[in-house]
Amino acid sequence: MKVVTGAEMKEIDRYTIEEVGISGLVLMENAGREVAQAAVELLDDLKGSMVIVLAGRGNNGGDGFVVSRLLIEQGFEVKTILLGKKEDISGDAKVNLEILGKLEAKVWEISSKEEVLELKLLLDKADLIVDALLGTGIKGELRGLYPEVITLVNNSPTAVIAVDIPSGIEADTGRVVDTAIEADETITFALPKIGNILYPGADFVGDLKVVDIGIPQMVITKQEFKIDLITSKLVNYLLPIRAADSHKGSYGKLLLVAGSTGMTGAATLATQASLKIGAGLVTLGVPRSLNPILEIKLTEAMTYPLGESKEGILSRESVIEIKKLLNDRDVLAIGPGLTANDEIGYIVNHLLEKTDKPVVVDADGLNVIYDLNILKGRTAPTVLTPHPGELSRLINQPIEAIRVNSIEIAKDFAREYNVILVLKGARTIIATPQGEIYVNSTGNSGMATGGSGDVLTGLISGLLAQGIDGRSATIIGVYLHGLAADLAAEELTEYSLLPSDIIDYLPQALRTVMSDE
Ligand SMILES: NC(=O)C1=CN([C@@H]2O[C@H](COP(=O)(O)OP(=O)(O)OC[C@H]3O[C@@H](n4cnc5c(N)ncnc54)[C@H](O)[C@@H]3O)[C@@H](O)[C@H]2O)[C@@H](O)CC1
Ligand SMILES: [K+]
Repeated sequence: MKVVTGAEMKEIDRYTIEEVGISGLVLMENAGREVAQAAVELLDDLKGSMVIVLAGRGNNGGDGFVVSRLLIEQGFEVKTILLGKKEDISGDAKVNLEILGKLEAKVWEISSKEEVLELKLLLDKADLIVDALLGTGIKGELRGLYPEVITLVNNSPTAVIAVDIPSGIEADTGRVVDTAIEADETITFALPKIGNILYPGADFVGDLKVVDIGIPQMVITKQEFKIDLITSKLVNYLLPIRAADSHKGSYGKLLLVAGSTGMTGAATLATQASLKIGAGLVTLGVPRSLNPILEIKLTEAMTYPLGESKEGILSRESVIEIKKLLNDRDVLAIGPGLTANDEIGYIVNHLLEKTDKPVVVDADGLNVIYDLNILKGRTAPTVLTPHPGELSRLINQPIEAIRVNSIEIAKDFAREYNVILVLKGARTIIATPQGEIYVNSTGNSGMATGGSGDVLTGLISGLLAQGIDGRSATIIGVYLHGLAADLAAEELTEYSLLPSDIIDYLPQALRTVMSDE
């Protein structure tokens, strides 16, 4: 499913209205009807319930006026509050405001702090608040009385439905401009906005419902949006069918280079995950002195003892053995638990330059890439899986800049360096060299435990080993990683979720996806 910026949505609306000829009033009516219906459901159709519609001065407010009218018609007690003056309203919103007037439905104007304070009692007493203050048209810091009203709504115990996007969230980024409405439910029109999906915005949205307001499918497919939300259906579509007459050679050979003293767990988790996702043959290359431990920890994988500089850390010379092993392997994954020093740096950079096979680089592997330019000339896919801290080191920019502008930064990086970037976070973002962006929709806070990333590396490299292309392997890997964690957390809670549980719940995640056609 596509995810759009405010500007992209505006263009869809414009095209529908101007080029197709469906009037803005029709779209507004449909939008209002969907919200009104959600309100009725939330109120259990209890006629006489009191609903406060908070309307802003733009078209989001216009949707609110439609909601008011439709709820009044259905027998609810509705109070419509306009944050501003009636004479400030124009266009389709004005038409709907005037309709309310003709139907003798009162609209209260609020334009002073005193009036805002009077609102408190009403908000607390109501059964539902409809937030139609600000939609995709929000620009810059909140002005006027918006911060006060939003705070009042958030301090009231009354349930809130947000129209299109909770007011105060920047539609293009998910940034909370100042403060934002904490909604119980958000009804968004035609397509989710980025601000509904990315954090911190996503925290304010509550249950997100994407509803049809009559924008023709053709208008949506015509647009060249670059951002997709990863859904179960997409993953189902990308997952290849396993042939009945296959053998272990059909599912590829993976070489994982991971682990050092104190970090055999990272190597174990990555290896187990790659096997559990279906890689045919997995070899784990580890510092020699750790080999006996990993022989015990791992049953299905082969292990290979590599040269060490000191006990439990790979030596620069081990790169020769790694290259030999790689001759007979399809994919290399390198990084988990390696420790970051010059010798590891030599190995990682040398392999990135000299190997023409798909490579996944994670963790310490990322911390030792000295010159990103070596990635530009690689012919096979390169997948980098940093969290914001690792990306910040790679591109020499503050973490905060990455958090605020994650999509643009990921997109530029993937294009410039010819990599598939997996920027890990509460909403993991995948950026491809072609400029596509995929935003993940699964996962939970229980994954914020050391070792989760190692599992992801194993999943992505295990999928690549099976011959799945780089873009699909990362999409499938990222989604299943989060979904397995979600399923695990349902039983184990987010507190007790361990990375190894993600591996244990992978079959359930796969089954869930495979049954969603
Ligand atoms: N024809 C269309 O374009 C449709 C639009 N729809 C609705 O219209 C919304 C977009 O409408 P608009 O583009 O009019 O924009 P909004 O209604 O989201 O906001 C614009 C209004 O908010 C004020 N404002 C903006 N930033 C502010 C800030 N930081 N502090 C205080 N006030 C601020 C502006 O002065 C303006 O009055 C969508 O979210 C959706 O709800 C739907 O009705 C469907 C059709
Ligand atoms: K809103």
